Amino acid sequence: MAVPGDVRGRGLSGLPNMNGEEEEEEESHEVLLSVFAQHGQLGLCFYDSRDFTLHYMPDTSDNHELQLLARVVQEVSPHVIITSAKQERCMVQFMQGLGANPDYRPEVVTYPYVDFGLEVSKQRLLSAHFPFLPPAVSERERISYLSSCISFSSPLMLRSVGALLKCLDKRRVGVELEDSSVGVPILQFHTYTLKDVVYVDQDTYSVLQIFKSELHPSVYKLQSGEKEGLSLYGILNHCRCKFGSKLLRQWFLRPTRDLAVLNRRQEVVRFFSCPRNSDSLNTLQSSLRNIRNIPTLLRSMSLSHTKVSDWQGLYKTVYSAVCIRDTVRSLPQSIQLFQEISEGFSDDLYYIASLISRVVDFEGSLAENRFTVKPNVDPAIDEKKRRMMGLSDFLTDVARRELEHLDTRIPSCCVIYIPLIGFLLSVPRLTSMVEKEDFEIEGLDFMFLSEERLHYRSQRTKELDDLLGDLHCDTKDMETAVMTQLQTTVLGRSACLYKVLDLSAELDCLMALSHASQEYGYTTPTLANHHRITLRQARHPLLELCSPMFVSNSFLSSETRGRVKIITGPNSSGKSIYLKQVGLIVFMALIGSDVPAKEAEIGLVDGIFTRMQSRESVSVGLSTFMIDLNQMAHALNHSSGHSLVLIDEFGKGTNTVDGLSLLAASISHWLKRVPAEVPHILLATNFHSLLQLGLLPSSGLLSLLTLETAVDGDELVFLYQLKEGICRSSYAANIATLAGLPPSLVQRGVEVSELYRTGKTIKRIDRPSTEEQANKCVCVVKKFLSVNLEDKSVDLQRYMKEELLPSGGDLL
Ligand SMILES: Nc1ncnc2c1ncn2[C@@H]1O[C@H](COP(=O)(O)OP(=O)(O)OP(=O)(O)O)[C@@H](O)[C@H]1O
Repeated sequence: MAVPGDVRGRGLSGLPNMNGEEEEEEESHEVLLSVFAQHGQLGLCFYDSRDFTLHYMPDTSDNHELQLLARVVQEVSPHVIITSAKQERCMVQFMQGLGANPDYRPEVVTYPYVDFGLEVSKQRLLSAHFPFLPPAVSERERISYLSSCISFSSPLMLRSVGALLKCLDKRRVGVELEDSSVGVPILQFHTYTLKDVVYVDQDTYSVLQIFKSELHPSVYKLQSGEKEGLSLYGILNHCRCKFGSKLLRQWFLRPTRDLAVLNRRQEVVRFFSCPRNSDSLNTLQSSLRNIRNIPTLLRSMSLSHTKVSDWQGLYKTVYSAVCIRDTVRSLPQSIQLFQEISEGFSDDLYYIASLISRVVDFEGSLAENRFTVKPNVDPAIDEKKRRMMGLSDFLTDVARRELEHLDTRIPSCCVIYIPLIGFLLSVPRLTSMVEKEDFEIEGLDFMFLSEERLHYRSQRTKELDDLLGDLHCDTKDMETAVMTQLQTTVLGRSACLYKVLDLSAELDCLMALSHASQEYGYTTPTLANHHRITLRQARHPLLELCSPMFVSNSFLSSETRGRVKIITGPNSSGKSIYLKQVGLIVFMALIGSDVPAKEAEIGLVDGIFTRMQSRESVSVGLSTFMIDLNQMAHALNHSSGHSLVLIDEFGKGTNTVDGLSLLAASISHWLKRVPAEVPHILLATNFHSLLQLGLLPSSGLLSLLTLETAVDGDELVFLYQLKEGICRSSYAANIATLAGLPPSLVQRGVEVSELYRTGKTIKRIDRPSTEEQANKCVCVVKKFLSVNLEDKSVDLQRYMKEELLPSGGDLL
């Protein structure tokens, strides 16, 4: 087995460096990045030979320019980038763009698509060289172990891992001089998040209902698939244009702890949430509606596929962008985004708008379903069009003169123009003209018969062809040339259009957040880089919309107010809702949104870890409890003093004692850390013995909370009010009655529970007690002994059947 120390000692350069050992080590390490993009999603991982670590990023969405990937490449600076030979256009362009940079040229390796296959990749991962695993472990144990190290629910990332492992094996990275039986070691796995991006995994998105997709109920929309159900994204997304919604989704997928970014967003949200600015908000929102998908428009232009509707779309877009700029210029320029729009929406937009309105004849274009040019753009086109317009009078005149030379039996004729064929003389078919030979007329060349009219070319029509040429086609060609020129001009100024796209998407998102803030009565949180979270009168953003009376609660987490909160309370008392509301509020603050609370001060967190929902996993075949453990392991291993950890009912998936012990051990593990390293932890549990048996170490960081309830007669009333303390009873019987269980059943449950608690024997009620059975036996024996067997009149058969046996009941 390769010992990491051995491998590390062998540098690639071989010769000692003047700057010492460390420099040489620094130089010799390699970072290999593998990336796979599909349908707007990106999966990637990289291997760092310096510490033999495989870093992976769970699948996440990226835009058409792969900006996220660009940031990863910038941060990681890989020496090698591995991609699939079959890949999307955006990736090809991205790789070409990398080649154009003279300062950074990584080696790009392409592998066949099959090397990125999901099953192939899983197999490669399972058979990779993990020195920390004993060689004898079974495949099943390997799967269980690896599933706690790397997320099996990110298929694109797993596919990229497959290709990365192939590359590592082929190049024998770090083990070049080892025996060929020694595999490239992987010593640890790390989740990779971009600097300042807050870690939030799929389970958290799902349990907090940040996104919730549902199949569209309408049969007509089955094709288009899903719609957003009741979710945080759903209630905050008041965007007016599609790319605004898209950007908002990206913000949701990449919550940030970059204060500069958050402050920039907050100042715009604060401005538009103010009722006195609602006029500007409405004006801007109606202009935003007209902004079209600029990349698609520009793509059609670059391929010269521009349709009339594209020109209309572009004109509306540019015109609306100019309106947005004018409105924004009247707003305070101290707000960074406003200033950027005022400057970034340059005069190029005005130029493009006026050029389109001067050149494109929208009415004519729609009528002819092609690009037509307005008058006074090109004198040559105007001249040709004039001649086309006067053509009909002129042709009538020619036809009259042609008729004078024709057979007198022909009553009428006309001269017509057919594009590409030219001018033709058209005469009605006479009854005498039956066979093809009958169509011949002296001095005319017969061309064709159509709709009972015969068409000929005459000397005169030939002269017309020479004189007027192919007027129609010429005009069309000239107009197409004008369109090409216009396209080139627009494409030459496309930089300002991309700016419009980016800045108006941001404006759209922020106005959507302001709209939500006003509508739902949110507050702007104070954000800072400290370790405290203070929420006063906080609400759950989704439940408060569905519940007629929502009870707000506060959350104070700091070294002095306790960072580990243990919440006990009867079922349905509101524990999970409280946990989720804290998670959601912190999340909302990290995307720049206002939050549902009276007052909020939030120290930026680096990750939100949850162990709340037991998801089934078919992809790796792990048990539900194993998945719960993985989630807990992830929180324990990766949370820092800046993280938020939400745990609900951990340990209930196994035997009570074992579950309770695991829970107590996990909390103790956290509490053993130095205070600054203890995350903000909120833990809800129904294991009251956790506190009653004193299983936790005493710590100033621990605070015990419960949710208030009141008993009114037999009825349990939930007050949903948080208070300090421990819940003494689960009130399970009251809740069971509330839930509609039969009273006799509940009564029996209470009895058994009481006997168990007081250590008394629990008597069965489904069969008679031993005492009753003994009495019955005595009774049978007595009855039997009382029979006089000598007495001939006794019918023994009848006596046994009718008296003795029934008295024994089910005993005999
Ligand atoms: N603050 C609140 N204000 C109003 N209603 C609330 C509040 N909190 C919870 N509820 C109501 O109580 C219901 C149950 O809450 P929740 O699921 O949080 O209970 P729980 O204590 O976690 O229960 P269990 O232990 O069984 O999981 C919610 O669906 C909601 O309707």
